[in-house]
Amino acid sequence: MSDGTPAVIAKRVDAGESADLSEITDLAHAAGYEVVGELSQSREEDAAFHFGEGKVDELTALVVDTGAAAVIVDNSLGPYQTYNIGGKLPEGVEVIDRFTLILEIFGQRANARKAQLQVELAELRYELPRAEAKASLAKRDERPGFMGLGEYDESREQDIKAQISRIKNELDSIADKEETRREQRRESGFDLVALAGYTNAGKSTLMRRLAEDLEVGENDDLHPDLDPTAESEDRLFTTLGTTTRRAETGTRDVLLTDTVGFVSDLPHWLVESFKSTLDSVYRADLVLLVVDASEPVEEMRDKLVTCHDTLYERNEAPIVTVLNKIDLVDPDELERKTDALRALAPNPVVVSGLTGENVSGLADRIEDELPDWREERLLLPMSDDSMSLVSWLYDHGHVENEEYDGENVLVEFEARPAIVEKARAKAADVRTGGAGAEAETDGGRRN
Ligand SMILES: Nc1nc2c(ncn2[C@@H]2O[C@H](COP(=O)(O)OP(=O)(O)OP(=O)(O)O)[C@@H](O)[C@H]2O)c(=O)[nH]1
Ligand SMILES: [Mg+2]
Repeated sequence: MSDGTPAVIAKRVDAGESADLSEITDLAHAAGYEVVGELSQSREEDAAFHFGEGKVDELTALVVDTGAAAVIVDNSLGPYQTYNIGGKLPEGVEVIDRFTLILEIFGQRANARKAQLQVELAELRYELPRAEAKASLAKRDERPGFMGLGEYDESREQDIKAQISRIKNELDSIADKEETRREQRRESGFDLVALAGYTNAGKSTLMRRLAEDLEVGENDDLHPDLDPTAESEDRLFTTLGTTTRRAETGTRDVLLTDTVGFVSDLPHWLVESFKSTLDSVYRADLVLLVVDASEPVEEMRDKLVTCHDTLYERNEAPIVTVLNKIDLVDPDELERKTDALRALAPNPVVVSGLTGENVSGLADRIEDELPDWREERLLLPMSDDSMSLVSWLYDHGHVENEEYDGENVLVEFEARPAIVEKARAKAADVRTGGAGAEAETDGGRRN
């Protein structure tokens, strides 16, 4: 992006390492900045300035030279470090660290109420220790007007804490509603499949491709909350909220959810703020972990590790790794990469969301990996109640056979175990409701 706010990017890595500025450059573009200069330093962290003080002088000169309005630091800065660096820069030049930058992007993309609350929560969690630092400075009366935020207000910390708990409550109640909705969807016979992965891996592109190949949208009116669009763009964090679409993989009805991308080095409180968004991944029946296979293998490895770390704590679903963008990789190279990553990504599916190559293979794999349905047969008396149970079975599972002999109907179907249990209970009700009617159940045993 050009014509954005001019910014200088800066990064410190430990002594002996070399700084890679590519991701922070992409993040800066995503937030609408134009990068007009860059600087890096390999040394241990300085308590006062984060960088060495001489490096900050160099940074100041670069800012003056380029007319930058902001300095974006690809590290986590403490409140005092932010203040000290800011003190050296020309008046009005903003100091932004990696997390404030990511929050800025999220803030710009947050349209839905939930996303807005999540961003607000993360901002408050970021601000809290800074307000505390400001309070302790003000008490010592050392630096009036610390960080240009005006006079210290006794109640600010309490205020932040109260807001944090109010927002958490609201987010919790949204999360409860979403959990209820997931359960309703499961009860209607849907399998929930989530697309997860590093930002820009191609999740949204695959979502559209799978949905298209799998004839989405026939029954949109059943689920009015389904969103028809999932944007793709070569930009980090294109997707912020979650988007769910319907797909069919043969016998199974799948609801695919596209979600926010992962990024490395996020502090715990930031991930925590987005936890209900990630719940659609953690609570899925299957997770497709999308990886950009066109990147160097070391980068793929780092990003996979970040994804596994993010998933590790709470994920309950089996994971299938999907190596995407194979249109950009020649077959030998792809084989080498697959071999090198075998420990982290066993038995991956290789696809191109862009060209559609092997998307049908991915659909087959989804069908294979979803938790098994059970086969069941019910013998029901001919009655209105039985007929409505049969149509319920069509809605919630896959009916394979239906036979009538005048008095009874034999229905053979497959469904998730919870649905089979419900069907048995309903059959029992039909039996007690009808005169001496019998409901035969014989589990998965069939001849
Ligand atoms: N060459 C190639 N490009 C792809 C492929 N899949 C996606 N892309 C491109 O990669 C970029 C990112 O794709 P998205 O689908 O937006 O990625 P995402 O994972 O949803 O990204 P975020 O929502 O930002 O986390 C876009 O420019 C896509 O056109 C692919 O198979 N091949
Ligand atoms: Mg996306």
